[in-house]
Amino acid sequence: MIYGIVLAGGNSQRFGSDIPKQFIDLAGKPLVLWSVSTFSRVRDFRKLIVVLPEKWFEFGKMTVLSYLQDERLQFVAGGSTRTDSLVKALAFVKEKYGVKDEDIAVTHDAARPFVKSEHIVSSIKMCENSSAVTLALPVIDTIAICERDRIVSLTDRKRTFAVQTPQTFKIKTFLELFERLTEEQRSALTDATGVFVVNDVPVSILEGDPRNIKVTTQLDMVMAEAIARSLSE
Ligand SMILES: C[C@](O)(CO)[C@H](O)COP(=O)(O)O
Repeated sequence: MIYGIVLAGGNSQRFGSDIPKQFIDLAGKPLVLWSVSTFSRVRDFRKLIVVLPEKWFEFGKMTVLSYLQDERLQFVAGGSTRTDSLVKALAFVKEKYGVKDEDIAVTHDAARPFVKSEHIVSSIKMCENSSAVTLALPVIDTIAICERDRIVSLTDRKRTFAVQTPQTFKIKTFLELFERLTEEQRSALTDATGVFVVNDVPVSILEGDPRNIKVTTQLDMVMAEAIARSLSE
């Protein structure tokens, strides 16, 4: 079985709005609806789980349901971090449907509105022969590792990638590997692939898309509006 999980549980601290950014309008519909609608076009999913902030749970649920009718939709209240929210969604799947070795989750940031259904489908295909798959793009800037405002080293740009979502993986493997992590390792995670990397389990890369931006700041929303306009031209 394949489950789609859209992570919309953040509280938009870096965006700095009263209402979480996933509910703010982007070119005619709330930001969260862009990715949830794309996931909804993929028929491979048994269920489509949207993780919402606990404080905005009813509002978020009504927002999604007022734009989209899909009998596969399920809603889960998120935790205080991205990792907590992801683990809560996977625990929900395990408890409600059970998890077999081959079951797959396709996880995605609601903050990335321009995910393509082709990427979702390709990542599912790749994951049949891999424990985990992520979209990623080679970086175009030079990336520095810094300590106390000083550069201590530079990464090898030819081997440095910017990681995007969807991130697709075998649910059972993720949960087993997550169990092995220390609290410190868990709190350092910023994405799902970290669970595999820390445990030395290879993660396959699927070439990402420069338009698959993450709306984190107000400026990103301006860029997202421009991308949305270019897509409708
Ligand atoms: C998963 C991610 O999109 C990969 O680049 C990113 O780490 C998410 O970060 P956020 O802090 O949850 O926006």
